[in-house]
Amino acid sequence: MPATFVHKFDTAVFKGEVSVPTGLFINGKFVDGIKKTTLDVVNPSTGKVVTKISEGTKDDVDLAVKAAQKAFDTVWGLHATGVQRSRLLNKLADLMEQHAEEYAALEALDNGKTFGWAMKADVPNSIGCLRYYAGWADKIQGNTIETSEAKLTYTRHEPIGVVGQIIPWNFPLMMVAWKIGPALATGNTIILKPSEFTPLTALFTAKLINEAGFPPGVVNIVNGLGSTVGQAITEHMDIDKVAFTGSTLVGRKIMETAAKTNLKNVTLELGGKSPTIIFDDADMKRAVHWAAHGIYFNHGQCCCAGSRIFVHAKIYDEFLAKFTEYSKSLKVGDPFEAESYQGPMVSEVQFNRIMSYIKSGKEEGATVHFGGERVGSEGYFLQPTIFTDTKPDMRIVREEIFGPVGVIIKFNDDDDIVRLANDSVYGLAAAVFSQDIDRALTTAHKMKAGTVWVNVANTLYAQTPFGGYKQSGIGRELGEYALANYTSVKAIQVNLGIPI
Ligand SMILES: NC(=O)C1=CN([C@@H]2O[C@H](COP(=O)(O)OP(=O)(O)OC[C@H]3O[C@@H](n4cnc5c(N)ncnc54)[C@H](O)[C@@H]3O)[C@@H](O)[C@H]2O)C=CC1
Ligand code: BAL
Repeated sequence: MPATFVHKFDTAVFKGEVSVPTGLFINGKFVDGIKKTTLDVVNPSTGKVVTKISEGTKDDVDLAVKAAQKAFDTVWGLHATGVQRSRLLNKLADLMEQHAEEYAALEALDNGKTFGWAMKADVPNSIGCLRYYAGWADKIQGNTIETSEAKLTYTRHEPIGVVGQIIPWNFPLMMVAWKIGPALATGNTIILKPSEFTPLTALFTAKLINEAGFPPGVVNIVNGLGSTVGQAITEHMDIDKVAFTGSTLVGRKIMETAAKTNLKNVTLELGGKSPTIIFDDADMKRAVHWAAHGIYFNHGQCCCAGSRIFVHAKIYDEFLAKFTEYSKSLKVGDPFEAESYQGPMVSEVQFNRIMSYIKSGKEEGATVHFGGERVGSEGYFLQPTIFTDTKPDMRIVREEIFGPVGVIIKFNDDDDIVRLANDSVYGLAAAVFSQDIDRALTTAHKMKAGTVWVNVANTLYAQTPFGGYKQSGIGRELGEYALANYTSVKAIQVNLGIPI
């Protein structure tokens, strides 16, 4: 019988006790993994272990797939109406709303994001996402298609079946909602693997999934490592689809494994190196605020972070001075303090990865304009960091850093900026700042990116599709577009008297 993690928060912004089951969630029950091993959960503010969770293996994935298949064949899939699915999703969203502060506290403890931002962004976005897909659940429908008077042809949008969902650590709860929302609305059953770095809010959600009344086996959660549980999901012959968010490296592996096994349907939401373009006619205050939000939101641990900031030569000096002042005003510190803008990086591995990029920037001859240093001696805190004097082939300009580290680059003309901004293997997002709507939209249309923000940056809505061009991914999450990821289209052709 797996333990329950009980944590008493006594902080400036939240006081209360939160209990999280630490087992695997299979067929509606919290169970130990077959091997009975555990994984440590580390608080990135201290580097100390706060609890342990059960670790799954390939055999646990098998059990979860069996439960999910049974639920699909008996109580979910084509056996639950859209109205029933909608009601359950809304019930789950209601329960999450009742536990909003507990969720934010767990995210701050487990991921290091601030309680304040989790309350403002992660938690409401996740709840909103479930409500949005609850709204779709009874509107999944095909078309009738005209061919001839002697024929009736129509399509059905059927659930795919058992789907695997592998999620990362940067938005632990939001990624649960983005994944399970459309999958459940369309009638699929799920094997979800949270990141081994941030499992707590997914497991808390499992508890609420039972409370909401979802039938056992509809959602299964198998904690574990990517190389074991993630790999087992990807190669499983009875999983019909895998949706992945994470690194481009692993995304590539997932496609390869899917191709070598049952050719399961794959959607990928991967990395980015998104440009923020600031023209000389931009509203300076807005540009500074949103460019900073673009690179620093969630500590820069965003796939769509605006990590390459291009500024027109005419306003470069003014922008740099104001951006520097703004950046230095952002407080790095305890995620449970109301004044903190940025908490620690998620893990020691991620902290070291970011520090190695800072080192490479220095070695390759870029200037650290500000930041670049660890903050404090405990945990994984890091200063917001900006490099200038970069060259296009430097690693800090080309590779995803996934931390609060950006480059500011001067440009001279509109044609050249389109080339520079698109000069990346990634194409997840871009932001354009100009008060001239023609200039802004002409540039937006030329961006090779799945999202282009105009005079704003790094905002995400459940209603708006999100995904990448080029090596930033395959498919779109969110919005109506995500429904297609989880449905198979069946054409039914009926003979109404075709002459023979
Ligand atoms: N697009 C995004 O939102 C994210 C991008 N990243 C990028 O990835 C870099 C590395 O971060 P990681 O945590 O190492 O990301 P990752 O891609 O290794 O991990 C993401 C998820 O994939 C799983 N995974 C790992 N190897 C797997 C495999 N062989 N088969 C199936 N699943 C597997 C992990 O356990 C985790 O649940 C970051 O520095 C960042 O550049 C990381 C997290 C989110
Ligand atoms: N992967 C979800 C959105 C983000 O990382 O920015």
